[in-house]
Amino acid sequence: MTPLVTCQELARAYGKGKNALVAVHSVTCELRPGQHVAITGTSGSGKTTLLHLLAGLDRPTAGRIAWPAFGDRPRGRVGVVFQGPSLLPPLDVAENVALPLLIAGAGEAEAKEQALLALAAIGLDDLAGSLPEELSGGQAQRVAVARVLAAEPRLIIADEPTAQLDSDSARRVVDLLTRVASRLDAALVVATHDPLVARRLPETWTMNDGALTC
Ligand SMILES: Nc1ncnc2c1ncn2[C@@H]1O[C@H](COP(=O)(O)OP(=O)(O)OP(=O)(O)O)[C@@H](O)[C@H]1O
Repeated sequence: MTPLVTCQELARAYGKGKNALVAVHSVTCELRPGQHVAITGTSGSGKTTLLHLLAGLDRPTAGRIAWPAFGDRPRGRVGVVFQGPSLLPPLDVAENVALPLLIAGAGEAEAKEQALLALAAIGLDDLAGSLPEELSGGQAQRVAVARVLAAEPRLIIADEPTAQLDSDSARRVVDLLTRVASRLDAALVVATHDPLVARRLPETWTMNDGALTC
């Protein structure tokens, strides 16, 4: 099975010379379709930096990263769920879910239809006409997962997607992420401080001072 991402001795430093801060170093890992991983580690251990590298949103300062299943860059094949609010306030839920499809070049009707299908697939179609301000934190994060589902990525990266949620909403968001990843046969990586969230995923990797233990 072709890996989706491979990393060899990956490093990312911020700044240069003696003021450089090495946020990630010596990371060698790979992710395959269907693999579901939690990344844990203390604050500042490098989780967000590593997720941005895996998503192709940032470039390493040393080492190698490749997306063998996607060609040179993973653009359009990676779905990202961020911590906290990420929906655009003036757009309703369906428009928020459709937006990345429109940006990717889909026609308006096609994007809307795909957005409604994604919302229906995860039981959120009753929220389609709601504005983000009308949603609970948990509902908003589930809509963010619907937005990822609509774009059908092969790699799903979630950076502390449950940080501001109560434990019941957190469980629903993580279960939805794993369901969506399974449906797409995508790899799923979830950075979390919450041991209950990590326990819902079959594999846990740990970041410690920028180094990764798989
Ligand atoms: N843009 C930046 N410029 C300089 N230093 C940065 C930058 N981004 C992150 N860092 C530093 O890199 C280190 C790793 O940060 P990172 O955000 O990756 O950790 P984290 O494990 O995700 O933390 P948290 O759990 O608090 O979100 C920290 O020391 C942080 O201060």
